[in-house]
Amino acid sequence: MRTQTDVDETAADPDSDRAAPVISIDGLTKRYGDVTANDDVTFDVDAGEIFGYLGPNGAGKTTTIRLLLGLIKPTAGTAAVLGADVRDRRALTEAKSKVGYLPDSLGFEERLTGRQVLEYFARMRGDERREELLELFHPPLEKPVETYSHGNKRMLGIVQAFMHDPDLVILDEPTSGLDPLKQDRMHAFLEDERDAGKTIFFSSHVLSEVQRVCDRVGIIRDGALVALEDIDDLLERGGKDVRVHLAEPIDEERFTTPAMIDVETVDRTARFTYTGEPAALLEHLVQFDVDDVDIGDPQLDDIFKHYYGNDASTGGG
Ligand SMILES: Nc1ncnc2c1ncn2[C@@H]1O[C@H](COP(=O)(O)OP(=O)(O)OP(=O)(O)O)[C@@H](O)[C@H]1O
Repeated sequence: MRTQTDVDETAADPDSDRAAPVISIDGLTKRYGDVTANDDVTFDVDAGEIFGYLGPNGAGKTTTIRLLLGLIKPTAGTAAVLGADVRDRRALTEAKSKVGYLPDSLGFEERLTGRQVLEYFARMRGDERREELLELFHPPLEKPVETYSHGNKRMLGIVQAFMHDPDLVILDEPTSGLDPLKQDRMHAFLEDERDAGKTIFFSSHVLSEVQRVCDRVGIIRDGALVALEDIDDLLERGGKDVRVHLAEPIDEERFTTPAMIDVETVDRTARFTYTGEPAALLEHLVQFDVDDVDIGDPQLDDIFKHYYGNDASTGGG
């Protein structure tokens, strides 16, 4: 069971000099012919945070990850991972011994059993946390990987990514294919790792999981970073999710104010995102015969729609 109090002290200590970012991305650009898969992307990921890299399919998330790991070369700009410039092959190779990576599709030789796959990675990088991880995530180790479900492949990949106890773990859509129970276990595990001082960079198109588990989020659209914020700030700026039930049918023209966006009314009920001051909303509502009001935090999905408009093709989890 994790608690809020056992946060890593080196990451939280205000007296220590600000630690160098674990990932530093500077003007990173990757073009494939006419497609700009990453377009002048710049941001840092700090030690001890869970950073969510969010965007719909094709936005450019995997491209950034592959650039960070030196699997492809930038067209322009650069990035550093644990201090190693991704263009410096030798430095990056050394840094990568402290990096775990869960790719979007696993490049395992599928005829091998799960155990043989883990043995292979153990010989390359070590496996001091293997048993501990297998208590949490249990792929059927004796079976060939080609017989695995998508979820079992993910679990094998997660064990592989963490078993050498890396400082930074880069996860490409880590929970896709996991059932809800295993997703929960994965989220709790990531939070524990963060609290123990690990840095987690994880890409997702599932807004609800980013909202639940990440400290900060970068939102990428068509290769460009369109937002970079603390989750809490993003939710706060997103206004409030409000439902109002009146005793009478709603006259939308009279009811709606400029601070209400995405207003939907059905008979006596209105739902909208409120971007103004709560006191002003209450003052406005006293003009009506109100049966019930429900004011809550907005879903990241709703905020996301403001970035993506009607093209938002992402799922809510
Ligand atoms: N090797 C490649 N050659 C040509 N185009 C590519 C290549 N790799 C990626 N792209 C294009 O770059 C863009 C970004 O792709 P990328 O895989 O980075 O997106 P993504 O956000 O990770 O999406 P997904 O979740 O679907 O993997 C897409 O338009 C994709 O078609």
